[in-house]
Amino acid sequence: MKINVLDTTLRDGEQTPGISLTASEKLRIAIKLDEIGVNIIEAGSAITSIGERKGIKTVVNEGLNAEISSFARAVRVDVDAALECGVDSVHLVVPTSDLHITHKLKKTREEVLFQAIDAAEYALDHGLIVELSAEDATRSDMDYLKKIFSAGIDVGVQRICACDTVGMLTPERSLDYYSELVKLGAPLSVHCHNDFGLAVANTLSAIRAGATEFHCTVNGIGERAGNASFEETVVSLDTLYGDYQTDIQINQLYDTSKLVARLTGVYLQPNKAIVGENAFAHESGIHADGVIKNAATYEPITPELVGHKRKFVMGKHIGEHGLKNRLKELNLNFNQDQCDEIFKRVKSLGDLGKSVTDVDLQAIADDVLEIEREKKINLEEVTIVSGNKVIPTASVKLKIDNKDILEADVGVGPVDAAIGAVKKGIASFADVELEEYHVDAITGGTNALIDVILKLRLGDKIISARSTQPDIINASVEAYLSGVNRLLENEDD
Ligand SMILES: CC(=O)SCCNC(=O)CCNC(=O)[C@H](O)C(C)(C)COP(=O)(O)OP(=O)(O)OC[C@H]1O[C@@H](n2cnc3c(N)ncnc32)[C@H](O)[C@@H]1OP(=O)(O)O
Ligand SMILES: CC(=O)C(=O)O
Repeated sequence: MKINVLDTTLRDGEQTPGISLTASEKLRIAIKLDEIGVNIIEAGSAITSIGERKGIKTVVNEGLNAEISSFARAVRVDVDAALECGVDSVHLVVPTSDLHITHKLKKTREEVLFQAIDAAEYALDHGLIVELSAEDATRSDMDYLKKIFSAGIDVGVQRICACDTVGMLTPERSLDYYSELVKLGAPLSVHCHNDFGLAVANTLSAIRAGATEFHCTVNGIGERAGNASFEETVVSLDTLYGDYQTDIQINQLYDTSKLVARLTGVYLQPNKAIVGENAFAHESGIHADGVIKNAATYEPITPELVGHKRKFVMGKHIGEHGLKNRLKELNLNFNQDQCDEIFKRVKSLGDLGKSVTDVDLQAIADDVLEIEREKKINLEEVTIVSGNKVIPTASVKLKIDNKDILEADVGVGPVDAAIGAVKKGIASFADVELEEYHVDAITGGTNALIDVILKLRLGDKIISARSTQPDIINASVEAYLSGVNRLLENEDD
């Protein structure tokens, strides 16, 4: 059965406290959602602000394949704002629980019914597709809910949607609940929130009950605990349930997730299903061994299916098979004694409570294998000017293949400026991207040791590196350069 996807990253996702997307950021996300096959993009809530309307209009003017929708309350002024933006449809939302009707709207059921149908007819008369949506539907009286939906269907709304606004369903209740609404005979959508961590499970149950469209957000962002996650729902339908098809290009899900994380500033916990950094990462020896022999032992889907990558991580839990595999990936030749020594040292580092970066492993291996490496780039000097009245500025002197290189840059802060200056210094031969940057103060107080761990990319090679020093600038530059030097060594191999 064909299932349509309404992505509400740009509306409910943007309601995540602290997120506010500019028009160009909304457009970038909308283009990606369109490219990967989303059927309906809820681009925002037009009544919200001038900037919001600008964002929605920018998305509308792009002429995407997807239907572009705006959220609207059941009031004409919201429909007018949506019309001003030129959207194809409105997600017309009417609260249906007595709790919302009495305490929030301060109206009667009959008044809300009248208001909903008036707004629906108004939108339909102005040429909009209407998805009539019941807010707090799952805490509403079923007879009343059906009455509103039936009245909407009678005046011609194209779709109905029942929202589990505060995530009160269970998968079992969801099955029964949506089965009841399917009987109304109109295309039915499901919109689930994740207050109990059940949004995806409840969405899947609703689809099993006969809902033909689901609402979701990329990375599951949204109000409070968020919405049903786009990637988890789509991949579950594809892999766990055989009978449902979406138009989504699944191999673009990881890229889409990264884009949304970057533009919203809401980064994922590493163990997030499907798109988290650890979704296909293995440290434990037993798992790494299994995966090397046959990846299906510990991976339910391949990382490639969703455009992700497998990685083996070094640390306290490694086993010999995983270590040997990683050393071979680094093109290192070793005998059993040397492998045992590297193994011992990695475990000791892990026992000190440390994660072991790629650069740490290479440094241990070089020491054990007595490999002398000449660093291509050496830091001679770094100077920072920063304060409350100056633009943070950095100059660096690098020795690259015995030639002195001087560069300077400005940044949003001193670390940004220093890394910018180093990047400029190496730009002619290495286009290195800083993929991740984490900083921790190891001890309390302003004299704490600063631990910088970062991840760098050169082409399709990714490396993690760290430096621990009292000074955040020196730690950042040293970690950056140690990673770059290692990436360049591997280039030469
Ligand atoms: C479950 C959801 O996600 S609902 C979507 C939530 N999204 C948003 O709130 C979008 C951003 N919101 C905004 O920009 C503003 O709240 C606006 C522009 C919508 C309204 O702002 P204001 O006029 O200042 O009202 P305020 O937000 O304080 O209160 C909401 C009003 O809308 C009414 N209302 C709420 N939902 C609905 C609805 N679905 N249909 C009709 N009226 C509604 C409330 O009863 C209240 O009306 P009142 O002023 O007569 O008491
Ligand atoms: C409409 C909506 O976002 C909700 O009820 O959760």
